[in-house]
Amino acid sequence: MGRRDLDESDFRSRPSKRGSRPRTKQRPEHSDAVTGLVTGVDRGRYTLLVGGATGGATDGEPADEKIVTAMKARELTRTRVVVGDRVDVVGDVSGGDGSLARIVRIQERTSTLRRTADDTDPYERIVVANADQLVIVTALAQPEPRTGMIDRCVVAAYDAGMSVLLCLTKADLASPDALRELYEPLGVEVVVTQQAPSGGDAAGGADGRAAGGPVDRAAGGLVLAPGSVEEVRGRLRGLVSVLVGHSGVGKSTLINALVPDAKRATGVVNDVTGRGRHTSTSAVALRLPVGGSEPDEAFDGWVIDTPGVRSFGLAHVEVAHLLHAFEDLDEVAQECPRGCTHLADAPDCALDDWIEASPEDERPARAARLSSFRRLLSSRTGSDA
Ligand SMILES: Nc1nc2c(ncn2[C@@H]2O[C@H](COP(=O)(O)OP(=O)(O)OP(=O)(O)O)[C@@H](O)[C@H]2O)c(=O)[nH]1
Ligand SMILES: [Zn+2]
Repeated sequence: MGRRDLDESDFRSRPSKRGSRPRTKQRPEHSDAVTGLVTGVDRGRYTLLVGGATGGATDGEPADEKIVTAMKARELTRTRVVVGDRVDVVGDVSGGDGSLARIVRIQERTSTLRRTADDTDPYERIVVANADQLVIVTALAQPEPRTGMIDRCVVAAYDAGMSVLLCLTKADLASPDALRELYEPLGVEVVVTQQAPSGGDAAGGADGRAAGGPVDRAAGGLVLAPGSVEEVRGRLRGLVSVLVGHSGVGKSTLINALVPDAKRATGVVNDVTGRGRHTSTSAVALRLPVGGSEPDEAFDGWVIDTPGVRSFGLAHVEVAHLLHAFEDLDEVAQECPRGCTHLADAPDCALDDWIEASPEDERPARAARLSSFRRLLSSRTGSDA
């Protein structure tokens, strides 16, 4: 599994903001194939959206779109198909009761988010395909934030050519300032969410609903401040975003606020066939409704939840490749001795000279960036615990 499934070159480039639609290389024998987007995977059954512009569109649900259940064709037995993949399907693509289509080909991927084998999973895996952005959901308290975990997520995202949004939750309990200082120097965007000021009361109140807005009640009954949810929605607009986070950080609360009607918006659960129901461990793609509108009216992006992903094994990440995500550092590091680790104890690392040579007013920013970068580098080999 893993790397040999695809061309190494195809995840090196940073995808465009809107994501380019890959060309389909159809086999002649499957000239009748249609394109589907994988939104869910469950024990060998794949939930696809087929028809309309599902090949890549993020704006609006086409009228002729269907939810199709499919399995892999025999020639793909050893190939991993993941959420976010665009696939060619043949056979019964009616989406009707009991229908089952066949995936005959995976289209070229614009990005592949991977994890190396670790304690919780013995295989290197592609987690999600074709995503633009990794959203790391971290609570500011309860549970305490763990920078090691965040660092590893950042490395995995940059290695995949994805951008990073750090979503700091529970800002009603603690300040986000310290974490901002650690991650903004890395080019990580930071967004903060919190419980609505009257949240505690609303949850226990007579009807407990967020008044009138698109912000629905979360599973746990907690209402997030609508402004903070809309800020997150703004950062997800037009993009395919993967959300990761440890248990208890408020990821479900956030997703429920962003996608109040997840089932209807995505058809992840096919009520007719009962197929495609996602387990608690596999990723699932949810369409992001445009804020302030009815869920059915318009969509603007995808939110991919990854309930099973609690950590990223990073043994597959190469330093040289990770450096590409930091253009300025990458350029400086060209001057390093051969085999330089670029870590703080590396002899003659050019990155140290870069700090020494910096103008006085730029020095603190450079130093912050370098020390954050070195922290990322060490997280590659460090343990997640
Ligand atoms: N104070 C506060 N509590 C929050 C906030 N967001 C979520 N919570 C609470 O944190 C707890 C965990 O939230 P969940 O949304 O279930 O967390 P999760 O990350 O989905 O965790 P799992 O369901 O275990 O994967 C719940 O009791 C929420 O009510 C917040 O902004 N502020
Ligand atoms: Zn170096």
